[in-house]
Amino acid sequence: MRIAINGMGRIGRLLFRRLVMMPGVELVAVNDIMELHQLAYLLRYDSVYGPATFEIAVENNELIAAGQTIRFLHEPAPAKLPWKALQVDLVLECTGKFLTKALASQHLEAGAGNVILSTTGAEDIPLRIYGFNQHQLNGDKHLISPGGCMTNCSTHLIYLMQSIGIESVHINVLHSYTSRQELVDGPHKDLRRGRAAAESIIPVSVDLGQSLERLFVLLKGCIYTITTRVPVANGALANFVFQMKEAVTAAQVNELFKQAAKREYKDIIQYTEDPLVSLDIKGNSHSAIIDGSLTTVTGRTVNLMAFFDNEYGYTSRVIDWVRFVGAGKL
Ligand SMILES: NC(=O)c1ccc[n+]([C@@H]2O[C@H](COP(=O)([O-])OP(=O)(O)OC[C@H]3O[C@@H](n4cnc5c(N)ncnc54)[C@H](O)[C@@H]3O)[C@@H](O)[C@H]2O)c1
Repeated sequence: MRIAINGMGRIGRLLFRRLVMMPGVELVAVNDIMELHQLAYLLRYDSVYGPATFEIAVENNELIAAGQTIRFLHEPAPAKLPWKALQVDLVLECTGKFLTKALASQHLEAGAGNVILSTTGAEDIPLRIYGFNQHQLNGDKHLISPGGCMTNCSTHLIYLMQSIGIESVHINVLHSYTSRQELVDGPHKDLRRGRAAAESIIPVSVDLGQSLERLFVLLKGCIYTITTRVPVANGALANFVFQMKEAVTAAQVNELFKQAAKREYKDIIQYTEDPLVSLDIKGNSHSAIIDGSLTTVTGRTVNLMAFFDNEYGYTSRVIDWVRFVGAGKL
């Protein structure tokens, strides 16, 4: 399968590192508004995951990595990208900029076979969470959103808790800072995102609640979300407070996740009672690592905690999608 990545930031570069090593994948081209020498440097050295395990060279406006030659494009407008000439089967849209159907479809108009975003995107793009509803494809099946990292962490947990009976859920995701915040104080339309990211605990609003309500229509008006950005470069810990229809025990809740992690969700959910901290889950491919030692219950209120690597865990689901498309299932 011939793949191109648009947007070589945190997510795009991690996908690059992983896809060049993946059998059956030909990484044909990458596109970014940064310069090629900057991209080559950022691919070689990564402050979270360390240096690349293979050489990355630049020759004739191309990247040479792990035995593959990858064309570098420097084009801000997706409509002008040469996807037709390069016979691209799948574009991974990782800029975070082209999030409506009209904007993301420009890749299809430029000749790409399929487009997968790296976040939720607008409501006119179907939202499909791997391992939950990836088979429910209708309409625009060549353009899909696989959700964001927080949506992927939350979906399976809510689904499983729904099997016992939920009235409502409050979610607070403690999340590492991202490029959508400032490093030192500066102006930002979301004022708190303009405050020095490594200096404060910073509550920000995100579209997690709306995304989850699209997936769980029966819980509309019953899902409340916030994310709190914390001064680490990677990693997240989601705190779910479920109001259940009936009283449950912590042991009952933990057993539900222990079994799910062993069986149908084994690649997506992990269950542990080890005393983890966020650094311990760096490079973990699961979307949710339930820490059963932190599960507490008071009457009908359940407090559940799940770690995830917002970059590695998330790109693992995008790679599941790459395999899904490669198998001709999209
Ligand atoms: N970082 C995370 O933890 C994470 C996890 C899951 C999903 N996401 C989502 O993935 C998307 C990207 O996030 P990120 O953290 O990698 O961001 P980033 O800022 O690190 O990367 C974005 C990249 O896109 C490039 N870019 C911007 N405009 C462009 C254009 N017109 N054409 C080509 N390239 C362009 C930038 O130069 C940059 O390299 C966002 O929608 C984000 O919400 C991020």
